[in-house]
Amino acid sequence: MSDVPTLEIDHLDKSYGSVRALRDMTFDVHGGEIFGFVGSNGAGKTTTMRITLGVLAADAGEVRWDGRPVDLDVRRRIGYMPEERGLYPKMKVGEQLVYLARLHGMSTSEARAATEHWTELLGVAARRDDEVQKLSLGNQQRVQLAAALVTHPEILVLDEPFSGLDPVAVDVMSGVLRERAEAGVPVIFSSHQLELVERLCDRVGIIRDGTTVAVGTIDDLRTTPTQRWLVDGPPSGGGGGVDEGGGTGGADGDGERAPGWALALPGVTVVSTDGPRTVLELAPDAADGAEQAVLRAALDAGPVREFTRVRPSLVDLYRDVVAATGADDEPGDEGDASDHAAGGTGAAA
Ligand SMILES: Nc1ncnc2c1ncn2[C@@H]1O[C@H](COP(=O)(O)OP(=O)(O)OP(=O)(O)O)[C@@H](O)[C@H]1O
Repeated sequence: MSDVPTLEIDHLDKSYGSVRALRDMTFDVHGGEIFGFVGSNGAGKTTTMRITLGVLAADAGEVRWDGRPVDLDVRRRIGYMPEERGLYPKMKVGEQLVYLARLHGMSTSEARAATEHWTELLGVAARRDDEVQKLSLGNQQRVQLAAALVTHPEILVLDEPFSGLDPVAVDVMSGVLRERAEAGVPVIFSSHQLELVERLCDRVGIIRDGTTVAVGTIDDLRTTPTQRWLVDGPPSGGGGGVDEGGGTGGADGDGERAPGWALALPGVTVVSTDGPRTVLELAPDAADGAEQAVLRAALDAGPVREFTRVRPSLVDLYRDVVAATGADDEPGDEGDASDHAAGGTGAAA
């Protein structure tokens, strides 16, 4: 990636009075990739983005684009969607976008063409003559994204662009971000919608207490010495169930009985049991093919409908990373984190 222009966030520190908002915040985003920035409320996402934009100064550290410190000229080439939004409510959508583009030095005809292009792509062309305040919040957000794009930015920095959007708007916005990334633009956005981040992003940065605690592709972050397997097969009744705590492998916290066929397997731990669905973890030093013994044991006890490697979702990874570092809260809007709560088993790949 060395020949690809890169936005480097390099060892940023920032305090607001006695509040240490950023400490050694470091990561980079390459041209052409979508980078998801996730972390608890107050973790420092907005502060990092504001410093990148130059609307806030860091106490220490530097932001570079293509190897050089970000100066006013580069900042003008960043498309920014601030968390607090920032459109003029009484101004008409089209006039506002043309005005913003003109402020960036575009000619009137260029500004109009860009306004038409982005309002059409974002599905708000029919609202160009309406005041911003008359639009629904989701449509205002589409206009806000159009405002970030109308100047043909080389870098996109978007603070929670998806919050509050309906699924169709999420798809529209995702498509636009993907298209911009494919055109070579680095796209960085913050979100608490972890499923969306997992689906859309090439790489993810998980931050906590003002610092990055994990950065990489979802697959990089999934690197773990243990393997988990889901068996949809004989339940506890079918294979001689054992009460929680009564066998070698344990069971989930709901007190469901783990199937006996699983508990009898050496080097295998029962992670969770949900009726006929059992998730097992192989010991880190399990031999190649150890999962075949699991499958055989299950088949000996009864029919198996599904046998799948379980790969942790971003929600699971987030929980592991943030819990391991002792966070006391986690992203909570849209109910996405709780969707995965059962057993902490993650999504089957
Ligand atoms: N203007 C400010 N004055 C004082 N403290 C601030 C200010 N802005 C942010 N902070 C504090 O800095 C820390 C980081 O806040 P920041 O807004 O960057 O977090 P965030 O990750 O964007 O959070 P959220 O997900 O809730 O938007 C928090 O402790 C916050 O209370």
